[in-house]
Amino acid sequence: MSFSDIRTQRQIKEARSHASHVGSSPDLMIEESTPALAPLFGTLPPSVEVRTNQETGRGVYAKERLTKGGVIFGSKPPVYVLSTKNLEHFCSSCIAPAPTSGLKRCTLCKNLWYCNATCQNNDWALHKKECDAMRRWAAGAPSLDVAIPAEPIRCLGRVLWGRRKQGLDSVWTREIDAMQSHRTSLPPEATESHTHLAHAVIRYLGLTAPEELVPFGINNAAGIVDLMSRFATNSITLTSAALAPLGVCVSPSVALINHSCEPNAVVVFPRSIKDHPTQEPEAQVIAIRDIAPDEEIFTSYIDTTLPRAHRQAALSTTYNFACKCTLCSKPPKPDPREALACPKNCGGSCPFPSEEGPLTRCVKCKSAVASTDSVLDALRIGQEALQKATSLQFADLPKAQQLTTNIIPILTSAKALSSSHPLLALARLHQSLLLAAFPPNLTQDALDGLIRASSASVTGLSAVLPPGHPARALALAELGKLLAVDEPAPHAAAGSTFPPSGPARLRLACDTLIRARDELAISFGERNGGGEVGREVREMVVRVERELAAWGQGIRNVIEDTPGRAR
Ligand SMILES: C[S@@+](CC[C@H](N)C(=O)[O-])C[C@H]1O[C@@H](n2cnc3c(N)ncnc32)[C@H](O)[C@@H]1O
Repeated sequence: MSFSDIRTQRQIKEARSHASHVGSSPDLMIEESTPALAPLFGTLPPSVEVRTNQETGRGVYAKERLTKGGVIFGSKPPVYVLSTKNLEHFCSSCIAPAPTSGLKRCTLCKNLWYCNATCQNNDWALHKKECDAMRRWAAGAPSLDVAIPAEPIRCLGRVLWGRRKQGLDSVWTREIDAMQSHRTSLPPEATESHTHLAHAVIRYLGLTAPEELVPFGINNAAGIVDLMSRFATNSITLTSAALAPLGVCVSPSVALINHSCEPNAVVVFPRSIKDHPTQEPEAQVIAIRDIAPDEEIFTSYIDTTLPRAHRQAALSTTYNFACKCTLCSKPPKPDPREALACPKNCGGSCPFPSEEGPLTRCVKCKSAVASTDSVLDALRIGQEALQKATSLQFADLPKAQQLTTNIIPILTSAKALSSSHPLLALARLHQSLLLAAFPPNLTQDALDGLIRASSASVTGLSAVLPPGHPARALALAELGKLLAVDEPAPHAAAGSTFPPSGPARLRLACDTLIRARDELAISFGERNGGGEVGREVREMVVRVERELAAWGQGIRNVIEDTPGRAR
């Protein structure tokens, strides 16, 4: 298997910025007869129902047993937009990546691209108004880099045109209006950012004053703040089948689901509707463990590999609530997100020290950590480096890589667990930076380094995420694929070296890919065969098993051909 076979999130992101179709494709003319808007709401199946409780508002509950890996429900979001940097690289209608033959561009605004005229026609009902608005916006833009409005503005534009088109009494509008708003309890910063966004949306729609929003069913200032707050609280990231963020969408049925830091379900876009691409992008809610009747279905709104304080801050800022899930109210002691390995290596771990409580001991053998000051320093420097490297990752890749390369050993020598924060986040970033900077002429050292980085991410993620969590399943798939790459210069077997070489490496690749295949089938749905990535991994398993069989046969042949071999 060659390195070019490896498709990872990072590469997909990179591929987007190097796609060659732009400019080489013919522009699309709009056909006059356009179909009416398709029915937009995914109806909930009889296996679940909406119930309301005082503390969390509406939520979705299982009415019958739902099995792990089962698709609880799926629906095409009524409103979705690509982020600006993805517009040229994905179809704005079905969100498929550009084929090798290229995408075709809207001749009028020249901003949106489609697979073909069918996709363009399917999008026209919403793009028609958007097309005018985008041209008007570009004409008034002070510079080229702001000639296309940011995705929240475009998404809200589509919500408002959709309301008018579907009717203010339609199910479409009523479902959007029923989504949770936090208007009455917004912190001042949120009110300020909502006000800015509202002004931009009004300008984008070609209106001169908020009063002109009345035909869109927004009758006063409270209505505008409600709309912005609903968008902030309920919009979700539109992702690729490999979880690469592509844009933003609003799906009132998915938005009914409440949050837990220990979710029993996930929202993914597995891209499994091969026969009906017009139904893509489909958001699917998938059970990642068995769910009993009457149990509430929870997804996670945030990265649950983060420690409690970070999760609580993110949930409070964006979603306006304090999470009381089991992980938040009764965290494990110690939490692997915030722990060091035992100083005596007994196999136990110690909670991170803090400024207020610098003394920490191994929970198993009670050995005390001696130099807690240096641990606190390492954690502080690690957090700063993570922020800096994250912000530099696209603008200055070598600098970002230098930061992760220097900081990870400091945290490891402070004995931070691979699942702890910020080490796990740095390891994941480091892996993606290495991949982005991969030399065209693959060396054994570079490949082995990347495999070690990928393995560190898998170890960390496996300690904090349950089997079948999409982030964990995708990390396993990446590791398996890297292990399956042909070695440029295999080294002689040397006991405990990682990664191994030769057949041992291939065997490890096979085992890892099989684990990935099984976990992907949970996270991206069994009936979807684990989605696009699952399909790719299944094909790889077959190829690696074939290669392993060929190795075995080769060895048998050598043995049989050896002169003097005992019969
Ligand atoms: C996407 S909506 C979920 C559906 C919402 N409960 C409703 O009634 O429409 C997100 C909002 O639901 C509430 N919520 C979600 N999960 C919660 C939780 N675990 N605890 C308390 N409130 C929660 C918060 O108000 C949050 O801003």
